[in-house]
Amino acid sequence: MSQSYFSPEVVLLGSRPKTQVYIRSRHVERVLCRRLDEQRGEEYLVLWRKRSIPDPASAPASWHSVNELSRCLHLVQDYLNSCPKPSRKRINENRSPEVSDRRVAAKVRETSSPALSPAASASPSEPQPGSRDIKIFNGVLREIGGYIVAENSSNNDVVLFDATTLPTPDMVERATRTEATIAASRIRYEFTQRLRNISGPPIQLLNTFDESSPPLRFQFIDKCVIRDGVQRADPATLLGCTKCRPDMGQNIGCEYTLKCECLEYAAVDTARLSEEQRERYSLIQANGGEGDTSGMPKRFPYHSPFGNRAECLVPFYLESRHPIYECNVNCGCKGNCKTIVVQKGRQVRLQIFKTRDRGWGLKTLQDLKEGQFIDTYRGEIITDAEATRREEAATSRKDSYFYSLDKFADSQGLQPEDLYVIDGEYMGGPTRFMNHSCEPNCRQYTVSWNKNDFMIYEIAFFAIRPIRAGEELTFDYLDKDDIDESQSTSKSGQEKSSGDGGGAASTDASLKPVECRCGSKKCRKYLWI
Ligand SMILES: C[S@@+](CC[C@H](N)C(=O)[O-])C[C@H]1O[C@@H](n2cnc3c(N)ncnc32)[C@H](O)[C@@H]1O
Repeated sequence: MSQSYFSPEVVLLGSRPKTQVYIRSRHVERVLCRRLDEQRGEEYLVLWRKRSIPDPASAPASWHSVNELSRCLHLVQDYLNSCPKPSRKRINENRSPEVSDRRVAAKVRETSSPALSPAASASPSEPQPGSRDIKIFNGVLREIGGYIVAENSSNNDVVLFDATTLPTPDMVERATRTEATIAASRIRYEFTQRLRNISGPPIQLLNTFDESSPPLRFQFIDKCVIRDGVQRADPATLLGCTKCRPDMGQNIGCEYTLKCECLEYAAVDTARLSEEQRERYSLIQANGGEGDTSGMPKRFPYHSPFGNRAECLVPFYLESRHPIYECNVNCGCKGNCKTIVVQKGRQVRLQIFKTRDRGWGLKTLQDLKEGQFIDTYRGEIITDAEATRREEAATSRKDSYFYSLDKFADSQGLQPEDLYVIDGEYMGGPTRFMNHSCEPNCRQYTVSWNKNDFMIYEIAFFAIRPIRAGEELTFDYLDKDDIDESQSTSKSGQEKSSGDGGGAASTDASLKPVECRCGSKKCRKYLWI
């Protein structure tokens, strides 16, 4: 029996190797089907990438165990997600064969690969006589004239079936009668292992509805990943405060100095203005917010209303949407400053859970105070052009994970095509699983520690009311809250930016409205509207 090797580790076809083989995703086009083999258990039919097959006459597909696929489980997950949901109730029902056949046919149309045969359209799509009982486990497959020749390894029977209908209707029909138990539990195990590696308090996974797990294609990251065409601000622009000191001590930190340059653009604290400052400030306001407010007392963003443990956003910032500025590594306070909250990262225990009708969602596992920081929205930072390209490349409507960094677009005169976008689909943090609500308990805020960078900053989520442990965390994807212009004036006029802009996800008007299932009394019925 012949064997083909890509590398000593990867066996494409042929008899069972004596050593364990691991299939690498770069060799796999996709996973086509599953079956429960009497001897080998749960197996998956792998369609090989053409370029990965050394001999063009080699088989385009072969069956493999979950173990052999452990390095490309995301491809198995893609296949499982593409399967019609095996509702146990329906399978037990006495369905008419007609219904069953339609389902199989549809599945075949979806999954058959024209790449298998140039004569795809001309080839018959019916299974060949005799193919119903085919067992190709552990066998050699060959493509000859649009057909796959499968030799059973045990008795060398040769059976022909149409390559253009791989998986055959028979395979698909059998697959609907098997459970993907081993694959589902391996995928879940793999995802929970990833959760363990996330820095910060533990994150749980809970699914009380089915066997599925969040996508393994998703990678947890601690920091945003900068992609091609995105320019980070020159490090020289990361200016720190110069007059503050690390030994200022409790209650005499940057917030009390009136000299902290990091608060230069923070909101003016009108209650603490001197007579002279009040007059100057009135003129600035009359000038549409344009003017120099340095030296004026500023509103410090955070406080610890319940002792030092939970640092919370003060009500002014919670309501006003004014950008929040934190000190940075170049600051004179050397981090001994209460402005540093978001930079410390998530301090909250969370759970990613399966919702009934909105995919995955995020819950808090602990009580949260009003104003408490939860986590940032992370992902790949891409250009607007790349975001458009990714949107257009999506073959069907799918969940949107785009977040436009447009907070300073108006104030800085930035054109939409100049703006950057965070794409949290394949990389990000747990907040990527946060769903929308028209009556949310969290809100997203612009947080920056480089006040000279108007293109890249953090999107940070804070609780906007006390939240009980076990509640789902939600925010409004269409974040249209008005800025309190009268209060949030600053030196550069940044307060005039368009709120937090388009907010999460897509602002593409061409997208069909997505029905909102937040269930709140104030529901606007559609997302992004
Ligand atoms: C950023 S993702 C949120 C996580 C998502 N549920 C998941 O499973 O990955 C945004 C997508 O979640 C779904 N979604 C979020 N909130 C929803 C809501 N209130 N009603 C319906 N679908 C919602 C929509 O499909 C939306 O495109």
